Amino acid sequence: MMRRRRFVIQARPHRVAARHYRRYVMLWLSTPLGAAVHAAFVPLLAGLDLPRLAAAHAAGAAAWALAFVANHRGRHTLAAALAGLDAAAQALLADLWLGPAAGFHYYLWPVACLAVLAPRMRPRFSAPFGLGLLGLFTALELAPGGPPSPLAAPWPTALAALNIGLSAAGLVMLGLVVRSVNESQERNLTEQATRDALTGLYNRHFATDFLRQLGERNRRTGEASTLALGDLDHFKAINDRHGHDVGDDCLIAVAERLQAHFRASDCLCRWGGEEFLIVLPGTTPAEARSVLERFAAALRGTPDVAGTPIRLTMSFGATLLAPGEAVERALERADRLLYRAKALGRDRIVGDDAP
Ligand SMILES: Nc1nc2c(ncn2[C@@H]2O[C@H](COP(=O)(O)OP(=O)(O)OP(=O)(O)O)[C@@H](O)[C@H]2O)c(=O)[nH]1
Repeated sequence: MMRRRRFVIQARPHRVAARHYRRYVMLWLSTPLGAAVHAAFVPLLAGLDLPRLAAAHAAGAAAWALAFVANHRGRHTLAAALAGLDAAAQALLADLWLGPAAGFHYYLWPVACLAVLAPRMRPRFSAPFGLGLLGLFTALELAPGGPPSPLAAPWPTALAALNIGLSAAGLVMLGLVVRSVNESQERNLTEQATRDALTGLYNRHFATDFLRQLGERNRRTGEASTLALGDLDHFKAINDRHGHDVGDDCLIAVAERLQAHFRASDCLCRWGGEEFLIVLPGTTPAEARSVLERFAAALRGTPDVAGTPIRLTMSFGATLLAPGEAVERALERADRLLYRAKALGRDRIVGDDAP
């Protein structure tokens, strides 16, 4: 099966706290863009014989480049302040020197949004700040007259089109980044709530929910499924001999092998401690047994765990979850069968057909 690659915006550097990730990503994307836009304006404005404005944009490119570095070093507030102040100052300077007809004040829109979304400011400060910038925009937009433009037609209109287009693109980009970061944070939270932190397998909470839904589906479709409860053999002795960290490596190794042997549609769960629950929907115990045997043989044949020579074996109790049967009853039966597998000498699979 082809796995769809997920676009990762930007990995979080170690200096950036997890709770500042959204702020970091927004600045990581917007600061180089801002620097590039400023840099592109320098030759354009110089060519239009506007050396003061060209110099202001060169300084602006440097300010946004500095903001990029500050952001990367975890100084998000400084980065946002540098970028925001520069954009507001440039908009005012350009409007002052070229008149509002050139549309530089449109950059106040993305800056206002960045101020509301990104900086560490509390909403009670950032909201009036953002609204203030938009008030400034409105004043510049509606101001009668303004200084006469030194540019001949059609340059003011062409510049206004460029500035409005770039400001709109900035707004859309901000929206997309916020949405994408929110979705990725939501995914992470869901993963954390459903996965076991050590092994990455599903946790008991998720498996219980999965079983409840499977039980309801089986009742409707008449389909049978198999539950297998597995337990590492003599795990206490492994912990005692090699230490708890090696014990943890063993649990991770079991999880990796489980994931390699079972289908993506099977539910692989760390049920607790060194106990694992495998749920195989639409699979009979006979079919499940052959996969479990292949898995158990692979585990038994592994000579070492993370470089420590350890032979791992597991005992299993495997039972049918019949259509309409209460999941709790099937779980109790799997537990009894597992107990029997341990009593019979471990490293084996005991199913419903056991004498
Ligand atoms: N390293 C590590 N050990 C754990 C973890 N959870 C449970 N254990 C250990 O697993 C061991 C389980 O011991 P027992 O229940 O006696 O089982 P066992 O030694 O595997 O014996 P049998 O199941 O009868 O073969 C205990 O020593 C627990 O401390 C964990 O997350 N990491």
